[in-house]
Amino acid sequence: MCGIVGIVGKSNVNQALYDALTVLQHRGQDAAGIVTSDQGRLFLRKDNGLVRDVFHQRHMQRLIGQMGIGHVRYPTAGSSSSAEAQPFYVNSPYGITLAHNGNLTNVEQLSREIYESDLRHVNTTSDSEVLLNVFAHELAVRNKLQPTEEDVFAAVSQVHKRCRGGYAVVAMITGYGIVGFRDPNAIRPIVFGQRHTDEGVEYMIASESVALDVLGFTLIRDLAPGEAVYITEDGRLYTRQCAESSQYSPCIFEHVYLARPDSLMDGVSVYKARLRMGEKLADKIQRERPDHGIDVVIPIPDTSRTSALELANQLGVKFREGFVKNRYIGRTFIMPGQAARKKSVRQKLNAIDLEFRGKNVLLVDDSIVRGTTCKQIIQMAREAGAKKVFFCSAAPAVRYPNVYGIDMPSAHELIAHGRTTDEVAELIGADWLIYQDLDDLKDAVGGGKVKIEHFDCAVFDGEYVTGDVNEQYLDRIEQARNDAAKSTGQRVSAIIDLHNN
Ligand SMILES: O=P(O)(O)OC[C@H]1O[C@H](OP(=O)(O)OP(=O)(O)O)[C@H](O)[C@@H]1O
Ligand SMILES: NC(=O)CC[C@H](N)C(=O)O
Ligand SMILES: [Mg+2]
Repeated sequence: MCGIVGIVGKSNVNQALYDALTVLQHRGQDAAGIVTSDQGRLFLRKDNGLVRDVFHQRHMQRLIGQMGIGHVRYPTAGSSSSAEAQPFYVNSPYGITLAHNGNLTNVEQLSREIYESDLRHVNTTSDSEVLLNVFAHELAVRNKLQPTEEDVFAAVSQVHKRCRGGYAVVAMITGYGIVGFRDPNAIRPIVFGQRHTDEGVEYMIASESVALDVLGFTLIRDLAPGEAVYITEDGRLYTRQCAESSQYSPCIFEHVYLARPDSLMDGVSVYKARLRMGEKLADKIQRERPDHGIDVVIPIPDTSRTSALELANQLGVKFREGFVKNRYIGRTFIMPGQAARKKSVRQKLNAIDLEFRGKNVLLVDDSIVRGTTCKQIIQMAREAGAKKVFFCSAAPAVRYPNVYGIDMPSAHELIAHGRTTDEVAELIGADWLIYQDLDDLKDAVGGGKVKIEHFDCAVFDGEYVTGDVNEQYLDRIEQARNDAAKSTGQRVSAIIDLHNN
């Protein structure tokens, strides 16, 4: 779940891209990049680090041009080398740069095809560079000196035929325009919007609507599954359905954890979806533990706040902020490596003893994945003097790996994999534990004003919407990407790219 953005503006877009990336920072903390285009030339800056660390004044001054794209990265394929920061670049045809959120599931086959049939070289282990080369090849075979929207859409259609997995993409064709497209299952999110200026209309494509809001753009809509939007450098906008068949199956985990609550995703307010998660969870507590004896409901900041608040309201129990979050520590779940994640929980959260002393507390989190957070938090609650510590998760048990752009490649690293709820409760040290039911989660997200029938819920039910993920594939990515493999096997890929200092 990286963050992507593309802007076709009427004046330099560097600052707007930077600002949009800071708003999307919660989607990726490992690397950031921006590329702009001015009179047929490209200007790039990308590196490992947070947005504020990657771009200094000298970089910003060099990023000139009225259109550009940007990326914040949370690696889910390849390595975390700075060579795999995005956007990626190929010089032919036209000079194309691309930023990708998601993960391809047939990258090995594509890599072979790219070299053996398309005669293209890929220099990193990133699936996004492969995706860029597929798109570039399909545009090149149109053999046009000046590509039209028809050529761009035809190339996207071919990408849909060749690529499997989850992908929301922005790509810039130097001198021509920016295209955004979404995989035929709409697994990863992407929206577009516009802003009126004295010089004319400007367009933005972004992972989440919150980036549009903050920069004064109004949301036009989400891209449909398989759809593409193409905005020419001079500001003409075209959209086209590029997939032969498509099914709306957005990733439900976006609503649980990944997205910001102030985003509208596929027409659904993430905030409202989280409130409904809290409501449903309260109903389940009342059903299963009618004599719960809870004195106080305490959220684990940040993401669970919204659902915990509504849960407390619905239960009629006091809601208290028992943990204070250090605002200078980022999200722990998306940090690379278990050691960093574990250390950060303690640095990030501290208990206010008086909210715990002598009380039966219900701790609420949005999800339990590896169990890193809840284990430590429960211990902190006990050290602060809690009588009993109950635990609730606004999402069901995470039991299966994610292969579409969330870095959960290894089932064995998931605390609930192969365990019952009671076993997990014991392992994390809770007096009891309640998980949300999957049907309730689906209803919380897809049962509001805007109805969504189908979701990618693979991490909860093991059903992979692209239909190409089997045991063998899961075994392979587990071997390649478990925490131990990542810490020993980092291949350093050299950067062959645009000037980047
Ligand atoms: O079981 P785990 O493997 O610990 O993962 C789940 C936890 O990680 C996330 O928090 P994170 O600190 O990333 O971000 P937040 O501040 O947005 O809640 C999530 O909100 C849970 O608290
Ligand atoms: N989280 C993502 O969307 C990652 C994009 C891409 N697969 C990468 O690893 O860079
Ligand atoms: Mg959290």
